[in-house]
Amino acid sequence: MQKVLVVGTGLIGTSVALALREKDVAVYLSDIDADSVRLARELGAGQEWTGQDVDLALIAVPPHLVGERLADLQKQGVARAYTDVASVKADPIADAQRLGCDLTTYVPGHPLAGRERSGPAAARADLFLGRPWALCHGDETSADAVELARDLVLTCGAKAVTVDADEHDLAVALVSHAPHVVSSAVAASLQSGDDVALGLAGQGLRDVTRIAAGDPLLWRMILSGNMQPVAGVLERIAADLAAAASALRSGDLDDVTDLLRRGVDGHARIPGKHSGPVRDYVAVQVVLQDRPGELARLFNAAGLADVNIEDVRIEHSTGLPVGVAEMFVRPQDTDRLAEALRFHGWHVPPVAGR
Ligand SMILES: NC(=O)c1ccc[n+]([C@@H]2O[C@H](COP(=O)([O-])OP(=O)(O)OC[C@H]3O[C@@H](n4cnc5c(N)ncnc54)[C@H](O)[C@@H]3O)[C@@H](O)[C@H]2O)c1
Ligand SMILES: O=C(O)C(=O)C[C@]1(C(=O)O)C=C[C@@H](O)C=C1
Repeated sequence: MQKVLVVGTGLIGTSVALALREKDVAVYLSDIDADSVRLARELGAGQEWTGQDVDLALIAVPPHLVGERLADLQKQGVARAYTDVASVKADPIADAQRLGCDLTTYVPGHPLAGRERSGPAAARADLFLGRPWALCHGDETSADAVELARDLVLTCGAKAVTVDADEHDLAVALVSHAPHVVSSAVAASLQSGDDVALGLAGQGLRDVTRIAAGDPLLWRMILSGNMQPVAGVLERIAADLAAAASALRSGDLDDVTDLLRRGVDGHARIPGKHSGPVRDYVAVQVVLQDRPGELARLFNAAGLADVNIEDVRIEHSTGLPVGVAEMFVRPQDTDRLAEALRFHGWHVPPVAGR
């Protein structure tokens, strides 16, 4: 795989492009939105596509547009093989069949990695590291096409998982789509919260609602391609919640305790928590005073220590005079950064896992 075309340079397309560029694959970029291509190009994700032939074309557009993009690209004979990243799989495959696409060169795909933000500015080269990436090809798919798609997945640092398309859609209803709706329901309940309540929000609420910030229009398109399976999971969750509410009303806490215990068991079944980090970077935490110039001072100290900050996250509870900045750096830079920051007077807790 030497040349790849990315169609749709949003969050996922640009993240794939950046990961491929890190491995010196030639990447061509295309999108109906010229600004999106320009930004992706400026981020170093590749060059604008002007009709070059490629080994593999990756279609990273909303699910209901995958079929028509595939038909169009195949008509132009752009690539040896084609894959996509849509969050549902049965519908795009059915669309491809209906539009008369050549299924021998199409490998339907779905990386189980993403963010609650859209567009190329949110893209990250390390988004797919250690993540599962579903490939849902049928018997008709050629070995060459499958090999190219697997090569793409491995080059992005992800793990290819071959799964039937219907089985995939049932699975992601449980592990991705219903959880998204539940997160939205929790976040929606905050609309009626007053400032006192929201001022007391801690990390737990942020963990449960992070994905609720995702683009509602994209999620509408995802859910519309997986309605019955998602409805089934939501009905089971709703029954648990209704039982918990009535147990709380009656003061009999056994049902609630049972739900909490089943929650601990279910949480323990999520793989990956114990199998090492999925990101390359280590987080160095610093307690920050909430005052002007503090972040500039912090970044300056990192710069003086010759440490590149790959990413940064700032957590602070409203109304409190301190916050925590988490700086993500390469593992080999961790000790140097922590030492430099302590030298400049910051409190730096021991770095996790070191
Ligand atoms: N967001 C996630 O966390 C996530 C994770 C895995 C897979 N996906 C899937 O990836 C796909 C893209 O999602 P995203 O989050 O990158 O969205 P995004 O909105 O960031 O990017 C989509 C891009 O597609 C472009 N586009 C739309 N119609 C087009 C067309 N006809 N031709 C060319 N480009 C077109 C848009 O201009 C936009 O730049 C979706 O199918 C989604 O289901 C998303
Ligand atoms: O982590 C996130 O922000 C995501 O939304 C990622 C997530 C997921 O549910 O895991 C969401 C939808 C995609 O189809 C794949 C991955």
